Amino acid sequence: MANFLIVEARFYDDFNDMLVAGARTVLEDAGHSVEVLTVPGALELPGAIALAAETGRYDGFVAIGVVIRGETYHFEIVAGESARGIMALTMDGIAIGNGILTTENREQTLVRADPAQKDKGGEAAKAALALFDLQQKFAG
Ligand SMILES: Nc1c(NC[C@H](O)[C@H](O)[C@H](O)CO)[nH]c(=O)[nH]c1=O
Ligand SMILES: CC(=O)[C@@H](O)COP(=O)(O)O
Repeated sequence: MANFLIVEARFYDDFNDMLVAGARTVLEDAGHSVEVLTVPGALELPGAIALAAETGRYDGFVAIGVVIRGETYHFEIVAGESARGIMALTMDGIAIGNGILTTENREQTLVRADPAQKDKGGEAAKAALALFDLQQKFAG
């Protein structure tokens, strides 16, 4: 059994509940333990994951968040920089699945957050498991 940490940017409670549930189901069905850590927004996700990874307590991570376009350029910053930060950590060998939705509106978000529909939280957990499995394969 491995230890996974779901790090969620809790900007939209309703969508986060669905995304976290989808990710948790995948990880627990695979026989792993799951903890959840909450940060304010997606821009805090890479830093929080980096801090948690330094503890050595976790074998993999799932980043969960929802970024919905508003009126300003801030959408591009939040969406792009959170993804860039997570990609940088992944390139450092940390097993992270990216479950940050970047959408135009609530309707698009719901379809992707709902485990009974596109289940992007579960998909992100599957990606984290895939990277974890690669780590095991290459370490052995
Ligand atoms: N607009 C959204 C944000 N914005 C907040 C930032 O992520 C960050 O917390 C703030 O700039 C302080 O550093 N975050 C989301 O997760 N989703 C959004 O739609
Ligand atoms: C993704 C965002 O930053 C967005 O929610 C902020 O909205 P706005 O650009 O209207 O300030």
